[in-house]
Parts: sequence; C-alpha cells; structure tokens
Amino acid sequence: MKSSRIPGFYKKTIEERRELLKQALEFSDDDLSVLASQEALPIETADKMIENVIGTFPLPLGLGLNFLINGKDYIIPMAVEEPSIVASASHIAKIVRDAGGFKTEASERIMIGQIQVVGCKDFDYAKESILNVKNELIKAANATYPSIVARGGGARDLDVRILNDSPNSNYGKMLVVHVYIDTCDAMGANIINTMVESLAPTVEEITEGKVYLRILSNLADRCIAKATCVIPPELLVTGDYSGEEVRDGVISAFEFADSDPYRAVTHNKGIMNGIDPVIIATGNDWRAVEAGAHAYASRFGSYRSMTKWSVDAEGNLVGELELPMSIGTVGGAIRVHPISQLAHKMLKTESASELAQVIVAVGLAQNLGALKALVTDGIQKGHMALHSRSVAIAAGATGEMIDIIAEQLVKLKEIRVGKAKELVEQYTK
Ligand SMILES: CC(C)(COP(=O)([O-])OP(=O)([O-])OC[C@H]1O[C@@H](n2cnc3c(N)ncnc32)[C@H](O)[C@@H]1OP(=O)([O-])[O-])[C@@H](O)C(=O)NCCC(=O)NCCSC(=O)C[C@@](C)(O)CC(=O)[O-]
Ligand SMILES: NC(=O)C1=CN([C@@H]2O[C@H](COP(=O)(O)OP(=O)(O)OC[C@H]3O[C@@H](n4cnc5c(N)ncnc54)[C@H](OP(=O)(O)O)[C@@H]3O)[C@@H](O)[C@H]2O)C=CC1
Repeated sequence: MKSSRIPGFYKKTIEERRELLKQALEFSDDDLSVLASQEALPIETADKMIENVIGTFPLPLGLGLNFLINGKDYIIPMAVEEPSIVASASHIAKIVRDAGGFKTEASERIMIGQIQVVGCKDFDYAKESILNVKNELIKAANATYPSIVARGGGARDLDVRILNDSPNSNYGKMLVVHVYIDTCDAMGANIINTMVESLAPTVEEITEGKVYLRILSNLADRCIAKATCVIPPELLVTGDYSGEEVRDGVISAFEFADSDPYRAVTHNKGIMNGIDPVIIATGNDWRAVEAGAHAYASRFGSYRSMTKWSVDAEGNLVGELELPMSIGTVGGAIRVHPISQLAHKMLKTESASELAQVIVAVGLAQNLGALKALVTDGIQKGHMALHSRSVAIAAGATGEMIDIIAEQLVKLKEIRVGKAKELVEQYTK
C-alpha cells in the first residue's frame, strides 16, 4: 500500500477513482474487475446464499480514506446508503492522521457458547457436577471440531451460572453452561453451535435436567477491540470555532450521551454509521455486531455512550472506543460474495483481530465526525448538502440535472423533496 491519503478523491470521476485506488493498492485491472461488472453478485450465487431469491439489493460502496492505524495505512471499503458518512470518516481520519494516527489493541478472540438447562432437582449439585468434569467436557467439545483445534483455536474454558436463583424471581430457575471458544479468524457461530450441540446430551445426563437452547452468545465480551486517538486542539479548529471550543464541546456531548439513554442511542447510532458499512462490505454479520455493541454499552447498568472523550494534561482531546467485535476474515458469506473478497483484499488485514481493530477505529472516527459537526455548524450543513443529491433523485432528477438541482436546493437552504420537485418541473419545462 502506498498511502491511504488521496486528497480530493471525491472530486474525481468514478473511473479516475478506480485508477487511483489501483495505484494506491498496487492492484491489477483484474483485481478491480468485479467493480466494473454490472452484476457484482451473480444471481446464481445469491440464490445459494439465502432463500426465495428473486434478485439482489445493491448498495453504494465508498472508500474511507486517510486512515493511519498503528502506523499502517488502510483504505476502508464502506457499503452504506446514507450520505456524508464516508466523507465524515475520511475527514476525521485526515485530522487524526496529522495527530499521529489511531492506536488500537485487541483482547484474545474468545467467543461464548451457551447451554440452557432447566428442571434440575438440585441446581447447586448440578453446577458442581459440571465443574467437576470441566476438562473432560472441553476435550469432548474440541473432539467435535478438530480442524479449529489444528488451527490453534478450540474450546478453552467452561463456566456455569445459575439464573433466577431468588425466590422472588418471575421466571423458573435455570442453569447456563458457558463454553469459551477461540474461533481463530472466523466469527465462529457455526463452530460454537456445533460444539455446544454436541455437549448437550452429556450435560443433560450430568445435571439430570432438560437442555433447551444450545447457541452462541452475541455478547462477545471476551472478543474486544479498542481504538484510541489523541488530537491537539489546533487540529480541531472549525470555521470560527477554536480548537479548544470544539474539544470542550465534544467532551460535553460525550457527557450528555453518557448520562442520558435518549441521547446515547443517537450518539451510538453515529458510531455504528461507521462500523456497519465496513461489516457489510467485508461480508460479516452486522446484526451480531450491532446486538453485541448495544448490550456492551449497557454493561454498567444503564445504556451509555460507547465512546469516551476527555482532555489530557497537555490539553489534547482523547478519544476511546472499546467494543465486542465478533467478525471474521473467513466463514459465512465472506468468501462467497465477490465484493466482500475484494474488500478484504483492499484492507490487507492479516487476521480477524486486525480487522476488528480497524473497524473500531472507523467507529471512533465516525463519532468524532458527527460530534464535531454537532458542536459547531450543526449536522444539517455538511450532511444535508451531500443528501441534496439523493433528494434531487427522489424528486425525479436524472443525469446532469441531479447536481444542478442539488446545488439549487443547497443555495435555497431548502433541501426537501417538495422543493426539488418544483425545481425539476421548472428545469424540464
Ligand atoms: C461532510 C463533512 C465531512 C464536510 O466537512 P468539511 O469541513 O467541509 O470538509 P473539508 O472540505 O474540509 O474536507 C476535509 C476532508 O473531508 C473529506 N471530505 C469532505 N467532503 C467530502 C466529500 N464530499 N466526499 C468525500 N470526502 C469528503 C475529504 O477527506 C477531505 O479531505 P481532502 O480530500 O479534501 O484532502 C462534515 O460536515 C461532516 O463530517 N459532517 C458530519 C456528517 C455526519 O456525521 N454524517 C452522518 C449522518 S448524520 C447521523 O446519522 C448521525 C448523528 C449525527 O445523528 C449522530 C449523532 O447525533 O451523534
Ligand atoms: N447468533 C448469531 O450470530 C448466528 C450467526 N450465524 C452465522 O454464522 C456465520 C459465521 O459462522 P462461522 O462459524 O464463522 O462460519 P463458517 O462455519 O462458514 O466458517 C468457519 C470455518 O472456516 C474455516 N476456516 C478457514 N480458515 C480459518 C481460520 N483461519 N480461522 C478459523 N476458521 C477457519 C474453518 O473450517 P475448517 O477448519 O473445517 O476449514 C471454520 O470452521 C455467519 O454467517 C453468521 O451470520 C449462525 C447462527 C447464529
């Protein structure tokens, strides 16, 4: 990779952008041929991916630029329908790049499989009995999936919880076995589910209870990725706003989100604006990551901000984002969807852990992009200017008319479909 810093990329034509991408990634024409194809996901492939297929649903694929993470350049593929997300991520990545880039780290990648047991005669005895044969159960789980063990992963540990133990509980008492599994570079749902299903009969026998659910948990709190950035205030100057004003506004916005779930949910939606498009472009399961991220944001008892923004002793703005990141670089649709294969090739990540770290860095950038706009000019200025093109299309503009109508809407400060329809009518008269 040469550099992810490609100034004015957005002002080029699509052909010119592809050429610049080819140069930046040192790709051949063949590498990018899937982008030029009218049918990036062949219908025959789509028909094998899900059920009752009648077509495909294309999304725009844009590039998050300027990302420097742990000293390495990344061009970030982002599949998303909403305007201004890609621009905003690139905008903040450019600022953070000048501040030395994002720093990231990740925990080991341990996912959780759950086995639910009900109707035990003695729950404490059942728990003790499972823990007494923990090593045998781990061995048995690994025997059902030798290939993941050969790759250096597999079941590592096991734990037992008793739920609804209090006499005042509304629900029946149940025992839940947690199997902790290293799924290597796979998200691992199928690996985990195979393992916990295989253990179920033995667990029933030992606990003298009935097993119902045998499934992974999407609260992947042992599969964590964390990104940080430290930005001097002079890099945050925006129009007439000083860097210190922007920094303090961002911190206050964080404190608002961290104190109020009504704000936290919008703040966190802004973070997922960055995360989901990368998850989708890389063929990963965005429902799994979304569910895990929001549950993790509630881990201290109320729903709070996923990010943390503070000031350090030198007056720099410090941003942090830590999230469960149950993604893979293999498995699921990753090697099936041609665009996802290209996305992985573009990212050049060497492991699922590295990809997880890139994704949280994009989430952190996206949050700052939104907060910086919100504490200065407001969200409408940058966002609506870019949204104006979609509004023009929704009003019936086509071809060169789209940009003309969009510009008129921005000038008139009336970016709405009704106004756009009037302008389209005038234009076509
Ligand atoms: C839109 C910007 C970036 C403009 O911001 P700007 O200051 O006008 O940008 P600039 O002209 O100074 O350009 C700086 C860099 O930004 C990028 N950039 C700049 N323009 C483009 C473009 N057209 N296409 C692609 N990239 C663009 C590009 O990398 C460029 O560098 P260059 O290439 O020139 O060296 C800014 O206003 C912004 O970040 N706004 C926030 C947008 C946002 O957050 N959108 C999300 C949708 S709103 C939402 O859903 C979430 C929310 C807001 O509710 C969350 C919350 O409440 O917390
Ligand atoms: N609640 C949820 O989130 C659920 C999600 N799902 C879905 O499950 C899918 C993900 O499951 P997952 O088990 O990851 O996918 P797969 O079963 O498709 O793929 C994982 C397989 O890839 C192979 N593999 C090749 N290289 C590696 C490597 N370096 N590290 C790890 N494995 C490797 C392994 O098989 P081998 O060793 O044999 O080569 C492994 O079993 C997603 O599509 C998701 O949507 C399904 C159920 C529930």
